Amino acid sequence: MTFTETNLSSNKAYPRMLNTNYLKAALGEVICPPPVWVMRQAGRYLPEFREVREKYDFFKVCQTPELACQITLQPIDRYDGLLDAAIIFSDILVIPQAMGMEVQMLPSKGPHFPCPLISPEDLNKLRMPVVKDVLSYVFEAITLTRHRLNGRVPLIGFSGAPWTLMAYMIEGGGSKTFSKAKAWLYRYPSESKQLLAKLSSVIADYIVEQVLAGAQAIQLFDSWAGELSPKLYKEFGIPFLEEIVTVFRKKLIDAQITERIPLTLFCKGAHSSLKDLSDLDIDVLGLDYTMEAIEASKNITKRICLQGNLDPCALFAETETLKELTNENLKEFDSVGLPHIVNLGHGM
Ligand SMILES: Cc1c2[nH]c(c1CCC(=O)O)Cc1[nH]c(c(CCC(=O)O)c1C)Cc1[nH]c(c(CCC(=O)O)c1C)Cc1[nH]c(c(CCC(=O)O)c1C)C2
Repeated sequence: MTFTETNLSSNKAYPRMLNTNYLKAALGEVICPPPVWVMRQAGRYLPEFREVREKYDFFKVCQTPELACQITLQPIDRYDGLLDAAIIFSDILVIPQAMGMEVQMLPSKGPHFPCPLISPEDLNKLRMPVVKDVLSYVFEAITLTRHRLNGRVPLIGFSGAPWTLMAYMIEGGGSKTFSKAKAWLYRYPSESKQLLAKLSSVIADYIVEQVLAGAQAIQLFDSWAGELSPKLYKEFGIPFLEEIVTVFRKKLIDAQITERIPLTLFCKGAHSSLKDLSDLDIDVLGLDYTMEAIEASKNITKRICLQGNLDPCALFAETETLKELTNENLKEFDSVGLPHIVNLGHGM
């Protein structure tokens, strides 16, 4: 389905969209200059973010719609007119929390699960939440933010992908090797699939509810895709992404959402899987900073939008160098001829 102004503004309850460049590119139009947003654009590099975080715990912010909305708007206000999309402030780890796991955000250490999953018996402790109720704070934050954006830019919702969430739930936090989570895939393949299937079902409901709450696009983050061999990712990554995408599309139709909601997959390090990922019913493929647009375009099987992929560490370069690197990046994507959304190749 082609994108028109009318189908986006058909929901009379929300302000009229003033900038639809992100949505147009995501749905297949080459936009010149291409739209821009930045993964982790609301985060610690912003003094106004750190000010809020001094007063409140990380998950308290996620759980308070007024604060989550305020932080989502910070980069949009600061870089007025320069960003073409907002992403709702939250975290991928709200899903393990919703399934009953405790998650803390430790200062300068990152996420920590006091009781990670150790053996398959621990799966019995996980609950299948009524997503609409348990994660209602996210949906409220989305609706509030959609109104407060006042049509300036579209609002992106997001979720972690099943493998990446499974990795955190077993490792108990960040990891260099992911050896505990990968050990599950080799030792307990069928229980691993049970866990991945449970996660997929919760994630599908979660992203549908985000759209019903006002999110205009969705991105799935599979940040640790590249930790798996291509064979493991084919078995434990892609089928669950496929399941999520299929259920997402079906549930939106059932909910009478007739406009195409752009879906982005950002599967960091999944070089060998770009073909399989592009086969899914998605609109945008996020490229990380180790991928090349030209190479990626040779692998994909249909015309989709590419997003990315400047190295976040390039931001440490002198301004002139950064300008050159950005121009090179734009030229490379331009030469491919596919729609492009400018972004970093991982979070800021
Ligand atoms: C700003 C922030 C977030 N999460 C964390 C922080 C820093 C925490 C702080 O203030 O102390 C902790 C926070 N949460 C997580 C981490 C990574 C931990 C690790 O090293 O494994 C940290 C430091 C887990 C997480 N969380 C997220 C991912 C996927 C993207 C990626 O790969 O970077 C991952 C892996 C997604 C995420 N996380 C966040 C967003 C919000 C919006 C935006 O992008 O502006 C998003 C989309 C917000």
